[in-house]
Amino acid sequence: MADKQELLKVATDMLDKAYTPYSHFHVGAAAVGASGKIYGGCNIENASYGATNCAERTAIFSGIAAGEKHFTALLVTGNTDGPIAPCGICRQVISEFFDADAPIYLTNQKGAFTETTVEGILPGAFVDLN
Ligand SMILES: O=c1ccn([C@H]2C[C@H](O)[C@@H](CO)O2)c(=O)[nH]1
Ligand SMILES: [Zn+2]
Repeated sequence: MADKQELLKVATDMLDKAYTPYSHFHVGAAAVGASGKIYGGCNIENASYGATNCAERTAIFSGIAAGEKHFTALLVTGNTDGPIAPCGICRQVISEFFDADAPIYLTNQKGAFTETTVEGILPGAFVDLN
């Protein structure tokens, strides 16, 4: 299992890669695949704002594209006052690929470091019934 400080470093390094000409708000994420590999992600904005991809989804989708089917931990960071709060779309995507009790670390660049779970960030998440 990847060490939390290593996840924070991967996510923090992603802050420089964020493409944010509209919000200028950089976000970084690190997702640990079932293989143990760590996937970094940054937010990628678009002139059509709704097409923006958040850092969390970039990390998760990079892992899926690399062959992961599942993830065991996620860390998110940004230049927020308190721990960063993932958006609703990301909470739903996270619930698709992590177990309900998987650790989700919400951090910032000033030392805030909170640990929650998928169930904590999206209680009663919708799951496909098929
Ligand atoms: O947890 C979050 C919150 C926001 N953003 C991005 C989306 C957009 O690019 C910018 C402002 O919302 O921050 C993320 O990537 N992750
Ligand atoms: Zn999001």
